Amino acid sequence: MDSVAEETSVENVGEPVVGSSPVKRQVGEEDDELSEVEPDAVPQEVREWLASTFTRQLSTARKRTDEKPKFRSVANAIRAGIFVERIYRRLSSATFLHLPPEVTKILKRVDEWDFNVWRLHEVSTNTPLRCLSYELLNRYGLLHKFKMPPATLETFLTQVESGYQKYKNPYHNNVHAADVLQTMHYMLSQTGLMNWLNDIEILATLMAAIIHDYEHTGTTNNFHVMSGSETALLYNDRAVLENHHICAAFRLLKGEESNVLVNLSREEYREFRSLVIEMVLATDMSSHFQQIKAMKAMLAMPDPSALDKAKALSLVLHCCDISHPSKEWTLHEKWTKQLLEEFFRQGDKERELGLPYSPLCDRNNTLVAESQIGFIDFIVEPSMGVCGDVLDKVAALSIPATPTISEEPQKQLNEPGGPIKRPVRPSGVVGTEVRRPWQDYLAANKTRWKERAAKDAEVRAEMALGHKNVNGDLEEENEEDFIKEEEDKGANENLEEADKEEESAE
Ligand SMILES: Nc1nc2c(ncn2[C@@H]2O[C@@H]3COP(=O)(O)O[C@H]3[C@H]2O)c(=O)[nH]1
Ligand SMILES: [Mg+2]
Ligand SMILES: [Zn+2]
Repeated sequence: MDSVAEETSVENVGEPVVGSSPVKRQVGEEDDELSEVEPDAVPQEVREWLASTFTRQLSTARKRTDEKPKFRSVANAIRAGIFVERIYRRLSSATFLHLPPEVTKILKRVDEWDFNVWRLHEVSTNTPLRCLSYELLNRYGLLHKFKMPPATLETFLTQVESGYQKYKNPYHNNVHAADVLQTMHYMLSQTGLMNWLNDIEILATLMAAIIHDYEHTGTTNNFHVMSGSETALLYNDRAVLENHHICAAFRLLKGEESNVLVNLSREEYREFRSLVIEMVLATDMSSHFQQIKAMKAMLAMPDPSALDKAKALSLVLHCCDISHPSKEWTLHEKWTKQLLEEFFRQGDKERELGLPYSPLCDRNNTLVAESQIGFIDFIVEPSMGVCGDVLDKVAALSIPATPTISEEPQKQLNEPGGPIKRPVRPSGVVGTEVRRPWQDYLAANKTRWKERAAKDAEVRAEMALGHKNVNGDLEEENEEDFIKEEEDKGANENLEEADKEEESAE
């Protein structure tokens, strides 16, 4: 049987940018982005955190292979998808990983923006990443297409899941990876993005999400650099964590019992590896501003083929990685709590090592609500906006303006457990406009943080005014200061009185 579908190039509209010139960013260029931030719009500490997290000297140079993207005709893909589905259904029951019924029940909502990955974490007895990865690789027909041996798949997914728990991180763990994977699945399946990709590109996109924070140490790149860690030494202080995630994952993929790529051709493996490396390296936050700027420039070009596929997929993964502020409040609030605890544990380490606190890492002096308002305003909202623009552009490229197969946009993309059919018009697209469910949640969450910030400010004011400690007593040393302050104030008032009398006497 030929590949999943006859590769017929409809038209070479996706010509990649050949030999993308090395992008050497001038130092301080993205600092200009920060200069737009009104100095008093955010507290100094939030500004510092923005600067230390999202700006860094960066240069990338990569030669793109001169590949000609082939667009399979949608009709062929649907026919082939149905064909694969029939064969694969028979095969899939033979596979190892049998999902418990309550997991299958939760996964019925995997196509939704509101999917609750914490529920999946609970019902899967802390194997959300393994269950979700298996379900999606199966539903996209990739287990069959790339003949992944079931036992090998089971070993690989089990080892990836445990690698995410190596450092017992509150945030950067297997649940975060599952969250990013499910969000990427939403982008692929509900916006038509998958129609723009061939099977290797879909495999690489899902795998990049699965491994993007593999063996995360629970500390930032800054911490690795400042503390001179072995990993920072190994990667010369550049994208330290991201380089480790990729290297450690590919080392796993080379292992005899965990090499799920064993049946890929040499060319397929090269294409897969190159895309996964580019996508995961692009999750390094220090390349954020440069990435957004470059994508905006690419989107502004009139020629649709200017949209570089690897860069577009990298941006979408980066947005999935910082997407929880654009999810329902209870999910976002929980992620925030987990992340800040992870930052505070780093701060505790910095104090022990005699290092200065990194921004947001001092558990006694961090303005959580304010920092989240800053994160949403300056990072997440702009990023999700550009992500929506990329998806609109891709939808215009790859989804015919009028449905050719069925008038009705497919309601339920796929019955759970069955392979993904390539939808002509996924439910998340109206015309060629991609729905943006994240917008309302971002606005609602920002309002919640502003309310929280106002309350926090009141509490701080009372604490300062009343010089009350946490159990409400006047503190001795404060009492003396307090009395001194009153005396000074009194003295000042007398001085003002005297000045006024002098003026009136003249
Ligand atoms: N301040 C802040 N940073 C976040 C939040 N969510 C994600 N991030 C940062 O964005 C980074 C994205 O890549 P990582 O997941 O490696 O690490 C993440 C955090 O450092 C958030 O809610 N608030
Ligand atoms: Mg990361
Ligand atoms: Zn991440």
